[in-house]
Amino acid sequence: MLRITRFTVGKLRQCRSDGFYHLPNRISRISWKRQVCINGSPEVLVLPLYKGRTMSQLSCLRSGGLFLPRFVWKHSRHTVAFYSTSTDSKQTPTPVDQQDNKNSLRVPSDVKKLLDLAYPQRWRLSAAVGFLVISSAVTMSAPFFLGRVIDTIYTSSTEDFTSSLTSLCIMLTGVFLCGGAANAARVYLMQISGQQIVRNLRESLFSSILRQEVGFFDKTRTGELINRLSADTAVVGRCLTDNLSDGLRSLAQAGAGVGMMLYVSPSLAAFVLMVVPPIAFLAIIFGRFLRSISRRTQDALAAATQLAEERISNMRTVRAFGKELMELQKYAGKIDHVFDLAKKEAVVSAGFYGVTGLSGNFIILSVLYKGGLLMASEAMTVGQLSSLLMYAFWVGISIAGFSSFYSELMKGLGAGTRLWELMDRKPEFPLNEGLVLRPEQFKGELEFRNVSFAYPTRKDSSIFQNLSLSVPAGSIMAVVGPSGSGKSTLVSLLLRLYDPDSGMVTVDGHDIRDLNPYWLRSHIGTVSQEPVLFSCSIAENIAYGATDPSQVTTQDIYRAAQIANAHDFIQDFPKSYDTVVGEKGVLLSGGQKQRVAIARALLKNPKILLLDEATSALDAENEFLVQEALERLMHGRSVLIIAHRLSTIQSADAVAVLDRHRVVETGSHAQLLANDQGLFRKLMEKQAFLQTEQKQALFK
Ligand SMILES: Nc1ncnc2c1ncn2[C@@H]1O[C@H](COP(=O)(O)OP(=O)(O)OP(=O)(O)O)[C@@H](O)[C@H]1O
Repeated sequence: MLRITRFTVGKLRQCRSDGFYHLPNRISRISWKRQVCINGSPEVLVLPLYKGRTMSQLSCLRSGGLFLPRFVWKHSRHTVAFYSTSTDSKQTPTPVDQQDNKNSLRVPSDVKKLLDLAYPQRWRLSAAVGFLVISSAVTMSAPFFLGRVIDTIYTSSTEDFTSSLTSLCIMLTGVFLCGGAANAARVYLMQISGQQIVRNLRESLFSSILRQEVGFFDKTRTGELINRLSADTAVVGRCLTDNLSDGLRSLAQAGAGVGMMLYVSPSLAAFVLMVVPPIAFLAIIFGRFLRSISRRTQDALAAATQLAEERISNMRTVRAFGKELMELQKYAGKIDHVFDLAKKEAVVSAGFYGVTGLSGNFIILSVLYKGGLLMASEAMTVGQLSSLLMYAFWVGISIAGFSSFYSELMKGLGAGTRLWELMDRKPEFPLNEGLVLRPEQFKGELEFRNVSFAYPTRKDSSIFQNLSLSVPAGSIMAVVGPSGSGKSTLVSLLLRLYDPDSGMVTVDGHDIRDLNPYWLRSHIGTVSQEPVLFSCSIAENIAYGATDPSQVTTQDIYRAAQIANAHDFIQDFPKSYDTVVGEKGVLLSGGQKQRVAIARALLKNPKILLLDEATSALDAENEFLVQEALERLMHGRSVLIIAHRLSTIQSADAVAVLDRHRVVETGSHAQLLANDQGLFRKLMEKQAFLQTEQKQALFK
């Protein structure tokens, strides 16, 4: 056990910020004290995570998930990481879509979660509350002193009137200036802390989304997640920023107002306070309603966002089918639902605000009535009545302010419930835990052993039953089979996007469930049938393949593009490598996208390659260029290629034919072709027949 003092938090903050970081695997022991442990691997030192400092990171670390680099510092040989000792069991593995509406049961824990979010900002918030106390004290002392001024005006003799009035007014001016400054400081500190909380909330939520297994994304709609990330966090943020600040001020002022009223006239204050119980009762009912309607509104908004997001991102299809009007009507239907909920909320809110506003006015009226009677019996001076009237006025305003705080808080809790569900969801697969093979152990031999599998969303429809297939290290295995036979599913299982229901997938004899998925994926390159590029420059898209894109040089990118036969077409673009490719690479042709994707995979330099050959016909030149690039990419690696072209099948070391949930034939191209009754022969004959027909049609 080492004791270190030189790794300060300040130093840790200087760390690089280029994406997620590889977590240490086996943590031997961690202490909350400033001690470190060596976790089996001599390069990794682990520091305890300071309680509270990084609440948002805690949640992602608990499940061994993505490690945000802000808390990782590379120091010559060592990677220093903050890590939590917590073995928190609060994480509920309930899928988001199975959670039901249990608002009323969860209020205390939800409020606690809101407070947990605010915990890292406790010093700023404490300072803000300090300033709040000062500014409220000033505001609330004003009526008292103004009452004194009025009594001075009424009772002072002429000679000392001017000097008393002047000194009182000068003193009050000073007090008001202090109050103004304290108020400004309160607003500033509250706003900054609130925004920091929202920022942390968004980061935590995004981190939680990124950690979920692929099966989760099969079940959960993208629009729903986007809505949570943008709209729900905004609602929770609003509840924690201006609202919290105004709410605390209203609460403090109402409390101080009532206190001062009790001080000036206890009997009158008791009379006025009779209004509180009915308002509190009303507020509880209103709060419950608001929480539930807020949740329903956010759900309805998510459905509308989902529809809009899907249609806008597939605008070409909508346009090609001329469905703009139909889509507009569908969207209008969704937002009508949001509007209906808003109408219900408006009716109930109108009633609540009406009653709280009325009660404020009743307080003033009752002070005037009761105070008038007390003045008539000379039990109260005109100055005291004036003070009480001003306090009553403040209390009235504070009740209105507090009602609005309360309603925003309830809405925030309603939206927050949706966020906690997602943030607490424990992914079914770990992201960064498990065995890492040493370079000399890692050969790249792949094997499917008696694998049975059905997709989690369609458990009753089996894709594989006792499928076995092996790819020797450094060889090329082409997989062919009818459409829907499960060729792409093989790739998904090798990437461990899903786990088999029985049997196992192995790499160098190790079940991939024992291997660290993050490590495994860093050694697998994929080029899919329709590669997806990101909406950034071509250079950035190619660099995305590297483990550390910030370390990639322009020369590395050029070299990868040259090998992938992409350099020439990229240079023909006016902005060359800085050309932005549009959403999903829509501004490039199919063949160009494929070659950029091949360059991206080349930069990764993986041991294992999983390729899904494009089925869409490329023109002869493009096909040649892509084929040539693929051959260069495959050289010296273990390759599983879903083959559609005869040339690929011929050049593979072995071919596997998939059909009826298993591999029905394996062998070299020549061996399989020699089997007259085999499926491979039939598939090839069919393809040859189709190709001959196409050629004949071309020359007619
Ligand atoms: N995420 C998913 N969830 C549920 N079912 C899926 C999923 N992906 C694919 N399937 C189903 O699994 C079966 C196998 O699909 P897969 O894409 O592996 O076939 P394939 O042989 O690659 O087909 P093709 O040659 O047409 O690309 C299909 O019936 C498909 O509908």
